Amino acid sequence: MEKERLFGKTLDELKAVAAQVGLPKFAAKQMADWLYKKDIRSIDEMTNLSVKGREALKEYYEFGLTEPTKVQASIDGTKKYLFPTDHAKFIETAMIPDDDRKTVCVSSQVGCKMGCLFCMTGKQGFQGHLTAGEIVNQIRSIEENGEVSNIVYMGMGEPFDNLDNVLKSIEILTDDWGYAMSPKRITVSTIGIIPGMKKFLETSNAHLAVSLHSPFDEERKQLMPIQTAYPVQKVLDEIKSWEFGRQRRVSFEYIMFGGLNDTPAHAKELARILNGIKCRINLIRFHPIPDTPLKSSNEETLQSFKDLLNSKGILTTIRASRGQDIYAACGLLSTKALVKKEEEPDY
Ligand SMILES: C[S@@+](CC[C@H](N)C(=O)[O-])C[C@H]1O[C@@H](n2cnc3c(N)ncnc32)[C@H](O)[C@@H]1O
Ligand code: SF4
Repeated sequence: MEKERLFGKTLDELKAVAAQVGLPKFAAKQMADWLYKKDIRSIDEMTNLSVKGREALKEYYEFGLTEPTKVQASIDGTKKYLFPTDHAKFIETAMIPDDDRKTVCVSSQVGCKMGCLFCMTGKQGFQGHLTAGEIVNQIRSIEENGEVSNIVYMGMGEPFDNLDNVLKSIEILTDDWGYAMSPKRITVSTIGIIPGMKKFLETSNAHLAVSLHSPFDEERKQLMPIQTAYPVQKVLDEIKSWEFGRQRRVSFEYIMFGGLNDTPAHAKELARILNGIKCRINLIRFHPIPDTPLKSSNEETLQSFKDLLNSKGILTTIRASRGQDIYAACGLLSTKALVKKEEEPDY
């Protein structure tokens, strides 16, 4: 019988585990401490549980951590970790050091079904959701565990297409019984799946980032098929009904495609549709992927686009491209080659 993993369970779920194996109720909190606050990797090391209790636990459960099988390092210090997931699939995680910060960019799915034209993960197609444990393991099982200052859900996958597991992972990272991290150190990036975004805003205090890429309906539709189901205007209407500011931030990601979405008219329309939202815009250089006519804007255009938005009162920055030499930069994570051929979907 395949054993279930304890790592990735919430306190409530651990209470049910304790009841199932005949451990006292308070053992749930003890298990949470061992899982999320201490540096052990086996049930045998949970020494404040009775020996009998540990044996009962081991009948059905394993601790549940997964080691990375490959680590690559970029010349700029960024690292990329490869983790196996269930059913012979793989995900990638990036760790980006910056002065005194260490930001981990976690994946939420194996591949992605959203089909954005410019994204390597999108090209891979969808192979599966990650569990909460598999998401948190990307922080716990890297060499920098314990030194991570920020977490961004900007790796493989669309977080709000795997909402329950993503929310559960945030609960484990932020609750007192878990990692007890401030939600201000966590940012979730979405293409704007409105129902998921709404639930996220209701249940967590982590920051929100929305991938915008064009203020014009038809153009955005060409780049991001999701625009048909959830037009950006509706996404913004929802965002306007929430309070953002210092406590909780909303930012918009905007990839600059040369000769496509980088004109002054785009900047002016962006400023118009974002009017009234306390936000920041992050301009991203396009990281080229195979077989695409898309190209990145030149540095001059990036600067003038940024200046125009700033002059219109929208705080705009240009995101540094990190880890490009090891394909760890935004949108380049993909494990297509590692997924068994027969499991690949048609696309
Ligand atoms: C890979 S996505 C994951 C999170 C979520 N699915 C989203 O799209 O916001 C993270 C960010 O990378 C951006 N991205 C995707 N492909 C890119 C590429 N080739 N170059 C630069 N950024 C890219 C996305 O637009 C998004 O802002
Ligand atoms: S940009 Fe985000 S939503 Fe679009 S395909 Fe890539 S991972 Fe999926």
